[in-house]
Amino acid sequence: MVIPSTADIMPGLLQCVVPALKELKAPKGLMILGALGVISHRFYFIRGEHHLQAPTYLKLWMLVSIALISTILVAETSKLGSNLSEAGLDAIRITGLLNLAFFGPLFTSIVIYRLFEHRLRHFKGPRLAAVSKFWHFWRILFTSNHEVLDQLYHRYGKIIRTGPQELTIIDPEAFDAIAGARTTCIKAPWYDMLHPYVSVNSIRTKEGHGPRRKRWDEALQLSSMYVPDKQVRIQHYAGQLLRHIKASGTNPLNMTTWYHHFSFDFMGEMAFGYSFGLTEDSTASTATNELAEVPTLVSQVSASWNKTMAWAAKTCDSRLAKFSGNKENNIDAISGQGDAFARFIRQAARDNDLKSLDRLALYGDALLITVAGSHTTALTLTMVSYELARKPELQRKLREEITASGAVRLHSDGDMRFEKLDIAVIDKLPFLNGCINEALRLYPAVPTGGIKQTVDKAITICGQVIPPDTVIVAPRWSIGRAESSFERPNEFIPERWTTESQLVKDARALNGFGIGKLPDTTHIATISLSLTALVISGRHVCPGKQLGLTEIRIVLVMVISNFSWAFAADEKNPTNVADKYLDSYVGSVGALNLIFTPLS
Ligand code: HEM
Repeated sequence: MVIPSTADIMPGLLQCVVPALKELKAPKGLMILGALGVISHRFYFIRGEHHLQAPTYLKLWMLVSIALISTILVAETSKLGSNLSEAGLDAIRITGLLNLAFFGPLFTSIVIYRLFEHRLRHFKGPRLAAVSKFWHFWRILFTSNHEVLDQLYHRYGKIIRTGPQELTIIDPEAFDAIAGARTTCIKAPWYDMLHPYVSVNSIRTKEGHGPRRKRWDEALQLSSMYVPDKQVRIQHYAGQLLRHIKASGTNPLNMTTWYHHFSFDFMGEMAFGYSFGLTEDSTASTATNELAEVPTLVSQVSASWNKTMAWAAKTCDSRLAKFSGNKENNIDAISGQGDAFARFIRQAARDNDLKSLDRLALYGDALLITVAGSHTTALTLTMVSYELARKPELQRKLREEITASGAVRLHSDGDMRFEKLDIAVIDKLPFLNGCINEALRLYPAVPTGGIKQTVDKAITICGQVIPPDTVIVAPRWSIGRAESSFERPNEFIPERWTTESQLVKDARALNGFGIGKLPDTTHIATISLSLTALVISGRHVCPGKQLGLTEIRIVLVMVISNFSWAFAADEKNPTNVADKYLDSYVGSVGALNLIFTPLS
């Protein structure tokens, strides 16, 4: 059989394509293209989700456009006496015209639908936000998302249309409605941000999330009865932190960084079986630890997304290789290790659960556990320390509470070692818990994230019917600072959770860990304890709540039992840490430079 060459095919092809193109660019052809644009919107794009296909659509569009330009170019240049640059311009002009004919009506149809026909059209909000999410994207290029949403709240009220299909609801009722144990909502497309990675947190369906979450709950061993086992290790890393603080003498120490060092080291050991060596003595050989760059990376996740994802993959591979004892990264060979990753993998392998062992999912979980388990704790520690630096009288009050409780006894030789650290008592210190609650309220670790959506059923929030298939954002930042929930909402007042309960109007607005069983709002004085005792019931509630709180409590108690702290006398910008708070799913903050004075 003789295969025809391109030169043989071309004339025939041109004979078909050229008349077709002529027809298309005639008024009738342009109208047909326009109608196709509208039809593609009304019957295809309007249904289901398309965000994951966006790169494919873009590639397809580029391919078709390039094919059009090339065909026209070939057709024009094959005419006798034609000029190449004129032919090129012609090709671009015709391709542009055809694009306009198709996309113009398509986008017009989208705009008309979203503004005048959409089920959310009656909700208030910026008009451009109703037309496209690009409006939001544009705004957060210049202002952090938590501030954008807060400004909208003060302008439009508590229910705002912030996207074509999205409502932002600034009311504590929203937490339970979208994430409580009985919610019908599922996770919104926002959770696909890790794509192509998945993590237990990013799985959007109840059926997909449940089994993996159960596996992780078992592997992390974080139910409260296991937490005491981890105290010794928390104390170990907190002890290393104290040594660095002591060594800093009269020099300021950036506690944003040091709290991250502490929490990453502890989390590294817990999740992967080895610490990152960040709090080790500077003389120790930590420089060789290639994973030690993690705090800088992860605290700027949004700025270095690809690098962070690559780091997660490397950490996961390194974990698998380290203990499998062979270069092939053989999952089956991983055994006998006491860290969460080893337990997870071993159990999944035993159950022959290949889905759980998918490498992209393990990479996603490596990132999740590292960020969720460390950054959150470090952020809360940083912000409690910041607020206590602003109000030294609160440091004294906290120290007095700890001393009076008898939960802590230091070695009499003046060293920073502890003879006693009674965590069961520390857990229940009201003022300590009040300080932590206030940091979680004012500087939530997840300020706006945790976005959910209604499914095929409408739900009611604040007396408003929220239609099916609506994305719902319930930003902790604004809800925790709303005047409808707290008196003097922007002030750090730990006593509102202890003796000054009149400063709390609606305790449901404190929701640092995702929704659990709601605290009993009629017994405000016990709320700081309720946070500790909260029964985990929401599907998406943080599994590390108890562990995170224990870390924060132990570190705070150990630091405050040994030092008082203040901003450096020449600190030009003491509010820097809070001013630089940035919403990048987890919140990140600026440097907190503190000077520590040992207690006599
Ligand atoms: C102060 C400390 C902490 C805070 C404020 C915090 C907060 C949160 C919040 C708000 C969520 C829900 C996110 C969402 O809705 O998508 C979450 C999820 C999660 N947290 Fe924490 N967290 C803390 C500590 C920890 C620790 C120590 C771990 C240790 C393993 C941890 C592991 C996780 C995991 C795995 C998830 C995802 C759960 C799921 O989607 O099923 N967190 N955390």
